[in-house]
Amino acid sequence: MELCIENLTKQFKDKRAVDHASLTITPGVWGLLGANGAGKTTLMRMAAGLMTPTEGTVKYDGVPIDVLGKGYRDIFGYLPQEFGFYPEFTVYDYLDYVAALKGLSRKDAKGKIDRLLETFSLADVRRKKITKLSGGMKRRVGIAQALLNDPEVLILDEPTSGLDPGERVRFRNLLSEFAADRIVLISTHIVSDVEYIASRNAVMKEGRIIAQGTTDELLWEMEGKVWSALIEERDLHRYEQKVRVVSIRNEERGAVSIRYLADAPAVPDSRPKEPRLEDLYLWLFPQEHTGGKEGA
Ligand SMILES: Nc1ncnc2c1ncn2[C@@H]1O[C@H](COP(=O)(O)OP(=O)(O)OP(=O)(O)O)[C@@H](O)[C@H]1O
Repeated sequence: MELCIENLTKQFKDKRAVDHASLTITPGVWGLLGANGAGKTTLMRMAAGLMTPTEGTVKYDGVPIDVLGKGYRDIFGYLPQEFGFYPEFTVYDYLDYVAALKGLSRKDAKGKIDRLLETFSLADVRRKKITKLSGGMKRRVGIAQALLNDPEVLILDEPTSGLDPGERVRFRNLLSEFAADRIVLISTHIVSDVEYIASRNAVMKEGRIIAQGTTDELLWEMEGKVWSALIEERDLHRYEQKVRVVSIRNEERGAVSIRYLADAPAVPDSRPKEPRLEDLYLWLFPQEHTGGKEGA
């Protein structure tokens, strides 16, 4: 089982959203990381067969997906980033409708919907109109509809946005189980989600895949670049000009402990830290860097 993205390019008038991207996606969860506008959604839409590439092909087990046609649609599930619901549908009716579109028999649909409602803690709201649900619940309905046909290839664009921490953990566990013998590609801005779920990752920047590998392989690149140090709060601004501070924690007596990224220690008494995927992300996408007040 293999989804092969070969030299994929999408040109929108004067904007090249995806630029000769190649990636071979094998069973397991793959995280697709990248800043806003990196081209993730465009790549995913082409991989889902919903957008025609300007150049390049997507092949499933060696066969181009446009040749597979309906055969491909039958084995994939897709959760778009902007998920449009039919406002008048209840949760159950909506899932029933999608099941019919996906060609499930009524009997199979009922069993499957009941199981998914349980899995995503939606059983209590099955008769509620989707418009009346919270953002996190809507997201869960979106994920449930993508799973209705038990897809071999599951493509999820920002599935965890709007989920609370408990939902996020349940979702991760479910996905890890589900992905044992399937292909799952997820894009997310929540780097820690990818770190926990994904067995492999691909990083996109300006339409290109600039790195790929297991989390450990990617983190190799950050070895020797992540440091922590204790500084006086009044020196913080000065250091922020010098190094990329990724988190700050207030300590006692006007001291702050900082975690920062640099090729070599740049603050006295710095200690090396174990790199995390978020460090790599902030290294590759410095414009995303917030210097958030979290554990240093
Ligand atoms: N239909 C379109 N017409 C013109 N430009 C587009 C179109 N769709 C996307 N783009 C541009 O292509 C680039 C990549 O967009 P895309 O939505 O794929 O990025 P993304 O990585 O998914 O970003 P985000 O995380 O913000 O969703 C952006 O600069 C976007 O403005």
